[in-house]
Formats: sequence, C-alpha cells, structure tokens
Amino acid sequence: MRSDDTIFAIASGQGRAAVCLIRISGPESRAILQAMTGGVPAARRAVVRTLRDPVSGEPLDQALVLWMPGPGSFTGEDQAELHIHGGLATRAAVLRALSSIANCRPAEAGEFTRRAFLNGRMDLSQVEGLADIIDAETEAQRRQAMLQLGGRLGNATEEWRESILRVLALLEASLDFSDEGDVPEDLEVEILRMIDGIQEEIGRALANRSGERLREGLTVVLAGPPNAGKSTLLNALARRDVAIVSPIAGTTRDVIEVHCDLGGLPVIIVDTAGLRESADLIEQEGVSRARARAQDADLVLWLVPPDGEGSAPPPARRLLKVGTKADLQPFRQDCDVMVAAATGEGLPELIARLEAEAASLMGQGDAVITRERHRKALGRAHEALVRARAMLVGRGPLELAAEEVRLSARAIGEITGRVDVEDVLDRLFSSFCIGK
Ligand SMILES: Nc1nc2c(c(=O)[nH]1)N(C=O)[C@@H](CNc1ccc(C(=O)N[C@@H](CCC(=O)O)C(=O)O)cc1)CN2
Ligand SMILES: Nc1nc2c(ncn2[C@@H]2O[C@H](COP(=O)(O)OP(=O)(O)OP(=O)(O)O)[C@@H](O)[C@H]2O)c(=O)[nH]1
Ligand SMILES: [Mg+2]
Repeated sequence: MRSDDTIFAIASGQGRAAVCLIRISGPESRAILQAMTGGVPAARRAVVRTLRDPVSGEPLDQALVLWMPGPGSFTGEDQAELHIHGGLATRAAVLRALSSIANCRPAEAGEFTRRAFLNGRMDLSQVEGLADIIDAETEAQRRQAMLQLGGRLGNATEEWRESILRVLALLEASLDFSDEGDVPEDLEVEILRMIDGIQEEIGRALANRSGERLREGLTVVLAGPPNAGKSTLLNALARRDVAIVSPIAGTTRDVIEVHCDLGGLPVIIVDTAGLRESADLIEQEGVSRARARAQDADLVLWLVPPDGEGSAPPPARRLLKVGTKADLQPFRQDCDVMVAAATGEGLPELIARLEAEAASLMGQGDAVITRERHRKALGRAHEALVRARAMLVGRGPLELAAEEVRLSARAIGEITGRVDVEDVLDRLFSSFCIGK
C-alpha cells in the first residue's frame, strides 16, 4: 500500500440511490479531472460536466465536479469529487476508467482518513470521534462524537502532557544542579504540587465511565422464569415483532438484542431464555447464555409473573424487579414496577424508569474519555506519576523518578497518536468504511 498513490472510492452507500459520490485523493487528482471532464474547475466550486472515459472519450455519466487542492483539503492532499447519477453499471464503468490511470488504485477502508491523520489534519482522538459519528445511533452519541471530533479529548490530553513535561523539565533541571542528587526543597514542593494537580485531573477523568457507556450503549437484560413475558416485553419496547411469543415455557433459546433510543440515549435490550433446570440440551445452552448475559449487563430486569414466586434472580450488577402480566395479578409490594406488556399497561412508567437509569449511568455526555484505549493509556500515565511521586518523597534516585515521568508523558501521547501507535492505527482505520 503506497501512500503516494492516488486513491479513489465510492464514498456514498452501495445500494440504489439518487446520487453516487466518487472520492479521489492524491497527486493524480488534477490529471484525472482534466482527462475525464475536460478541465479543472475553480477550487471548491461545484460545476456540472460530462464524465468521459479517459481513453475512448465515451460519455459515462453527467457529474457534479469538485476540485479541492491540498494542503487545506480533508486529506491534506489534492482531492477531487465526482457526484454522478451512477447506477450499478455506471459505477463499475467509472471505477474501471479510474483503475486504468497510472498510479491510481481503489482506496482501502479508512484510507482517506488515514491520510488526513498522517498529514496532521486530525489527531487520533479526532479520528475516533469521526468513526463514532458514523456509528452514532442516538442524539447523545452524536453529540459526544462531535465534541471528540472537535478536539475535547485531544486538547485535554495535550494539556496534561504539557504539564507532565513541565514537571520533567524541573526534575531534569534539579538533576543538573545538585551534586547530591537531591532536589532543592522549594523545587520539590513545587514539583509535588504539580504532580498532585495532574493526578487529580486524570483521576477525575478516569472515575467517569459514562463516556464509554454512552458510546457502547447500555445493556439491559430481560431475565426471569419461562413464560414470564420477557419476549412480549421485548416486542413492546422495540415496537416490533422481534421475538417469538408463545404460551409454551421454553420458547426463547437464543439471545435476542434490540437497539433502542430512550430519550436520545442508546439502550440495548436483550431477551433471553427463561431460567430453569431443563433436560433439553438446547434449552440448557440458552439458559447458560442467559446467565452469562445477565452477569455482564449494566442492568437486569427481573421479570416476575403471577406464579413466579419460586424463582431466584441471577447474579447481576444492578437489578430491577418487574411484576409482569399486571392484568392478571394485583400490584406487588416486592416489585419496583408492574407491567402488562400484552396490553401496554405500565409500559410508559417502565420506559420512564429505564430512561432515568440510563441517564444516571450515562450522565450528561460530559465524560472526556470514550474508549477503553483512552482508559488504559490514562491509567498507565497515572500509575507512572504515582511511582514518580513515591520515588521523590522516598528520596529514591532522581533519574528513576524522571524516567517514570517520561513514561507518563508517553502513555498520554498515545491518545492523540503523538507516539507510535501502529497497531492501533491498523485496527482503527480498518473499522471505517471504504471511501472514508
Ligand atoms: N462531499 C463531501 N462532503 C463531506 C466531506 C467530503 O470530503 N466531501 N467530508 C469529509 O469526509 C466532510 C467535510 N470535511 C471536509 C473538510 C475539509 C474540506 C476542505 O476542502 N477544506 C478546505 C477548504 C475549506 C473552505 O472551503 O473554506 C480547507 O480547509 O482549506 C472539505 C471537507 C463531510 N462532508
Ligand atoms: N395476560 C397476559 N399475558 C401475557 C402478558 N405478557 C405475556 N403474556 C403471555 O404469556 C405467555 C408467555 O409470553 P412470552 O413473552 O413468550 O414469555 P417468555 O418469558 O419470553 O417465555 P420463554 O421464552 O419461554 O422464557 C404468552 O402466551 C403471552 O401471550 C401480559 O401482559 N398479560
Ligand atoms: Mg421468550
């Protein structure tokens, strides 16, 4: 994969559509426009041209044409765009024509954005923000992704890194000036005060898990004895006929997931097999999957039907007890909510309750970190600072304290991709679609 190739891709969806966008980036972009549209329009001005085969001159389609010269463009290189009518055959003909031009090839997944990153147009945290915008399913996810694309995480980590580098500079200065390897007392006080300040800020960012929860969605598992009404409730919450419902106990065996938008917050509702001892091997497998999902869930709704006294809830981090078939049983004091999913009774109350749970676990979208990758890097930066501090207070070797501080800065640098993160890059960019 050469980075001085000119790359092209269909950047719009693959299905039947009104317009198809073909994106081109690299040094041949200008020559491609010249050869296929007979000229190069003024920068960033849309013009309509006949798109032609560069060899035969045969008209292929009508196109809205854009010329976006680097280094100001999205990728930081010369870029062109062809917005064509483009049905299946037309798209194929245009891609074939582009492939026939020297030094031009189809782009890999995420390659436009990879070039934007390599050309310094965005840092790694912003690239992740862009990926999150593409995948955002709810309003709160969209807002969080936009803040990250705008540089909220990148700016925060840059500030922390600069503070850590100031600590390092002070340590190195005292290394130069002391023969004993001791830091002058007033300088030591200053260094410790700075370390404490940075640690507190990083600690606060680490304590907030709501960004990761918002990005991934809150998992709510429906669990209960067979026939409790789990699948009926799933269908009611999803407002779709997703899961099979029947009066036969043991209907559901597979785990069924539905992505819901509760007041802008992403919630994944998970229907599971009714929990009971069963001789049926397939049902047993369903029950063990149900238990596993309940254990990992952010929240378990434990469904109790009118005759469900004998059953015990599975181990869970957080559990709400829901009385089901409210049309068949009176209000139960031992339940948090009552619903009759079949009639819709109590559903608004349950949904309001779920929204409140989701809001309290995902907060106001004020979290700075949104991925485990950020948590791990910040965690390592924090630990290195703890060790550096202990070294200073315990009068350990200054060189070692300085080395820990250096380590801390490097760990922070991984978040924006300042320091080498090759493996992260490959994984991240391949998660993009072709054309991004
Ligand atoms: N058609 C189309 N829409 C798109 C993109 C694209 O590449 N093509 N984008 C990408 O995925 C996003 C927009 N990102 C872009 C970022 C910078 C420039 C650009 O050429 N910037 C120049 C000129 C800015 C100006 O006109 O003022 C610059 O910064 O100098 C273009 C798109 C979303 N929408
Ligand atoms: N009267 C009444 N019946 C309900 C209600 N909800 C579910 N049922 C009935 O209860 C039976 C079992 O419902 P399901 O939703 O399949 O129960 P489940 O918990 O998914 O059962 P398994 O998948 O076997 O574990 C079906 O006949 C439903 O029609 C309700 O609110 N009221
Ligand atoms: Mg079921």
